[in-house]
Amino acid sequence: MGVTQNEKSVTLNHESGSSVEIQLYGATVVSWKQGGKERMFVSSKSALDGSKPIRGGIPVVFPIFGPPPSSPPEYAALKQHGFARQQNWTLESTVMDRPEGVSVRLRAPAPPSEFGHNYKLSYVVTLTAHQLSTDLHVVNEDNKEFIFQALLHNYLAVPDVSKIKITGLDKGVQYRDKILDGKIDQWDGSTLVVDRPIDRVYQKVPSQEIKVDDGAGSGFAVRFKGFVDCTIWNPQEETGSKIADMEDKGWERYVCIEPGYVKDFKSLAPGEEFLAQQVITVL
Ligand SMILES: O=P(O)(O)OC[C@H]1O[C@H](O)[C@H](O)[C@@H](O)[C@@H]1O
Repeated sequence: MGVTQNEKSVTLNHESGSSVEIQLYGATVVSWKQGGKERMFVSSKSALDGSKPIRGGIPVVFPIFGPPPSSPPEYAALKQHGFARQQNWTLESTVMDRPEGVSVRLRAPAPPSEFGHNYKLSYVVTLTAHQLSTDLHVVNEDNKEFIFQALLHNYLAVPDVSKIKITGLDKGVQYRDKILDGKIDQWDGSTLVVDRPIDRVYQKVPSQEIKVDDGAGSGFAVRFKGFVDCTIWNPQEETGSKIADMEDKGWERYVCIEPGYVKDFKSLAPGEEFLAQQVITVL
């Protein structure tokens, strides 16, 4: 049991044998071991020296998702997925260290001054025997409105992505298909399989729980609250082989199930708070 820290990362160990490692760079979860297995995919080609976002684990996407919008100007100037995944976070406190769970709170540094907004961003990571929960907490500390998008970019490890089955996407939910130039379509409620490159934002998903059957007797349930949308991404060879820091055939060994607030921007009045949570359970 317990929490240990070195200059680059924080590790949580639970008495069940499960553990989680969080790099302070981006507050990126880079390992979750449960039941003797690694449950997160991290590309062996990923930079882990703070020079580039980590290709795998759970990057924290904030304050924008995807390419920058055309306005307002301070958002238009941002890089894809915003800057939180490239900031050096700090361990603020151990929230709990008990048989019920081990939990820490991390805090993002102040935003770049040219961004021109003042907020507090913290992240609570909690480990239990079968679950990993991560909560994002935003407080607008400015005297003006603050808008943002946020998403937890889970790279869930699976033995063979061509065998997985994804359920929980309700019939009638609208989704934006980025592979088809952002075409909006309506989901038919069926089981989703990865038989082609998939990059879709399912919008306002009522079930708030996506399940992945890994086709090998295990899988995940990703439950979320506060987050309303869910992106599902797997590039397959077509796009995956063009990603410089993706290991060869890496796309066969993960699926990204990404709860987020990304269709719209969330708006916070001065002093207002936003809390969004995900709980990933190994099935
Ligand atoms: O390469 P990155 O900036 O980490 O983005 C990786 C992926 O993130 C999300 O899943 C997006 O929907 C994809 O369009 C994007 O390719």
